[in-house]
Amino acid sequence: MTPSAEGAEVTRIRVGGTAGTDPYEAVVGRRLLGELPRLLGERAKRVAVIVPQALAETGEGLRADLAGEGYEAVLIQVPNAEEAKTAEVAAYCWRALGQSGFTRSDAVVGVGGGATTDLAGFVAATWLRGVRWVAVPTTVLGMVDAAVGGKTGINTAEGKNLVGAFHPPAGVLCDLAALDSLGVHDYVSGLAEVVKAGFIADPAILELIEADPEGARSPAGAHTAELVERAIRVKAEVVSADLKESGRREILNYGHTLGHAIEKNERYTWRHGAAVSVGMVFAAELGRIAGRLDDATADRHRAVLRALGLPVTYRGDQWPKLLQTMKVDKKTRGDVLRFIVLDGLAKPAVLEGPDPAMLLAAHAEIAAGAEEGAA
Ligand SMILES: NC(=O)c1ccc[n+]([C@@H]2O[C@H](COP(=O)([O-])OP(=O)(O)OC[C@H]3O[C@@H](n4cnc5c(N)ncnc54)[C@H](O)[C@@H]3O)[C@@H](O)[C@H]2O)c1
Ligand SMILES: O=C(O)C(=O)C[C@@H](O)[C@H](O)[C@H](O)COP(=O)(O)O
Ligand SMILES: [Zn+2]
Repeated sequence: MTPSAEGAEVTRIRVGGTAGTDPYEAVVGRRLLGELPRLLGERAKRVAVIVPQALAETGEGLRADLAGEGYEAVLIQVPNAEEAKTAEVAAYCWRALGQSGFTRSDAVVGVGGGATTDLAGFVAATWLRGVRWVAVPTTVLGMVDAAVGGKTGINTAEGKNLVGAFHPPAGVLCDLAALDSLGVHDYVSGLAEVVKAGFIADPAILELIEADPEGARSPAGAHTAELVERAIRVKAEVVSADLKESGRREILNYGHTLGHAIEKNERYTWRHGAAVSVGMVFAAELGRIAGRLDDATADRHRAVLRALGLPVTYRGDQWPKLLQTMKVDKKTRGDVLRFIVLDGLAKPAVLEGPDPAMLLAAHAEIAAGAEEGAA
């Protein structure tokens, strides 16, 4: 723990700094906004604060603070959740930057959940071919996953995150106080990525959740900071080793091949974490059917996700559409579908071109009891 700019105790997790990338910090704690000016860069004159409607007041407060410190600060309000991750909304942001005379030394600040920071990072990556940006995630998912690692992007009609860029932020400020206003549905959906970090790399996360699932469902839980920090450390280690996903980073896609297909199939009305929850159960079944994952670890997926209140099943009649969408997953090579599976707890690996019968059998396991599924 070290003190923040405002004197509060914070945890600083280093990200990047390998293979020629600039290192930055994910800072976890409270009262962190004093860190912002340092992260905006010495030459920044203009700052664009991108926020979703739900955080309009927070965004305006931040804009006014920055204006008080001498920046030309503009507020760019965007729709909530996935509705912000479109080419139209990105174009709206580009227009706002253009109209305020935004130059290469100016900076973008994305304040919000993963959808907002994905969009804000993408706008920063593309404006003048790349300007500085800072992520201020306000959801569990944003803190533990989306804001860290530099994957930015938007969706297209054909699927999830199909347009984007790797553009790491200058810093990530995770103020745990932001989580207090998050609805339980959004809070819990973010825990799916925390569970993912547990299965692919840090089983202590699973033990903390299993010991007190009810506590884990609330920001007031005894282990909130530890769960957030552990999951960030997993992500930081992986993206520091492989920023552009030439290998190891693919493990962060555990549960996402089916998860992204479900999100698209549900027209993005399911939260990302809820879809990834079902996707992880599917991936665990695939691993088990392929003879790679033991029964106990496969069963543990359903148990821990269910204990948190996350969905573990999906409508059985949708399989042909899901399969079609999975064919354009970013891990697919040519016609060969590729899945992240586990060879054991914390032993992620790639399963290339599974037999269609195997996929169907894994699907049957998540389709059973689909009437229980909910986003
Ligand atoms: N770039 C990456 O590496 C990465 C990693 C994981 C997920 N993602 C992306 O993140 C997105 C999901 O993010 P999410 O789960 O944070 O959802 P989200 O960004 O859609 O936020 C959920 C809802 O909560 C609102 N909200 C945000 N913070 C709030 C707060 N503190 N109080 C009250 N309301 C608040 C939002 O406006 C939205 O309506 C998906 O688009 C997913 O693809 C990206
Ligand atoms: O950071 C990564 O790499 C991930 O895969 C993390 C995922 O949780 C995240 O949802 C990511 O946006 C998925 O990336 P995509 O390349 O499959 O769109
Ligand atoms: Zn994800």
